[in-house]
Amino acid sequence: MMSELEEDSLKLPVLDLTQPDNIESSVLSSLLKACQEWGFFYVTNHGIPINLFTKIREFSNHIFSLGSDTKLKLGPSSRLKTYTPHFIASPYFESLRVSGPDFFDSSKASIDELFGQHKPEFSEILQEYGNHMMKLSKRIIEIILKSLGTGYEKKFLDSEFGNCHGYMRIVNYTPPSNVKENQVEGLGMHTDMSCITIVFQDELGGLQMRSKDGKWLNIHPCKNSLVVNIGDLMQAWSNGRLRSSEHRVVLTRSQNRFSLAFFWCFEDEKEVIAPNEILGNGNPRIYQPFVCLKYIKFRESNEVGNFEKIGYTVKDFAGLNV
Ligand SMILES: O=C(O)CCC(=O)C(=O)O
Ligand SMILES: [Fe+2]
Repeated sequence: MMSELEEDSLKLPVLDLTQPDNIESSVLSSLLKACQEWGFFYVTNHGIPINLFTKIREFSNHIFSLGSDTKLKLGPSSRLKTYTPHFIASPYFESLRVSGPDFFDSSKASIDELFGQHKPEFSEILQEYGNHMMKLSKRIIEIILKSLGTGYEKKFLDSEFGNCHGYMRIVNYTPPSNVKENQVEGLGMHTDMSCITIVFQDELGGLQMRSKDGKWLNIHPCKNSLVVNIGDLMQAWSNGRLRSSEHRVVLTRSQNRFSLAFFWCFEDEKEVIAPNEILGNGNPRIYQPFVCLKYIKFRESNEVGNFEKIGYTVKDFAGLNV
């Protein structure tokens, strides 16, 4: 079953995972269309317990309300480097990164450093969320592969995506108090370095994607649904058939905004190259094959490219002029 949410000209499909093994072909084709045109869609009945979001949000309030000296123990010049302070991505953005596959250990290291003591209840929640996200990412990629061609999920899911890993970013946006008169960017325009990204945004909304003709369109919060977007790695792997869209976050109210983004990525050493079947007969390659880590380094080597003004995407890195 697939419904569509309409907004100006933006019609994003909602992928219902009630029966993930039995997806109708009309659903696959509207999903594929959305991935080609917008690079965004929603997923619902994804099986993630709602109370996990609530608990992670509590955790987020807890850590981000700590003093900045404490948070900077995890900052860019610390050993762990899991905290991104204000003024890197934007003046209103700060985040904490938790990496898989051992989300428990990764979060424990940060929490121990912040609080000087164990808080296993938080690490357990983050581990549970990470496990859910790893499974969900794989299911979604399986369905996207199916939409690209009959049997492609059998052919490519394990062989190409079998070693994917994931990490999450817990984000706290704190807009200035005059935001109402003057809408501000909480996170500037960028594309994601992932295969796919799965985002929970709170009820305030503010996520926007850029259409092919350059218009900013709202990705509304949609109850019980998560937002999925195609990242640069998938755009390159599909030879541009799937779109990694530019997006950003705008803050329109003087309220904190919470989001939780999960990035599912190829392993560092993977060579990203579109298989011949994906390329299709007679189509030129529009990306040079590249090693995943080299692209990540390219983005990270540039403070701006990391959070990414446009001009620092996979097109600039590996695009071929054809
Ligand atoms: O905060 C959001 O809603 C999206 C964040 C995002 O695009 C990102 O972290 O890459
Ligand atoms: Fe993003």
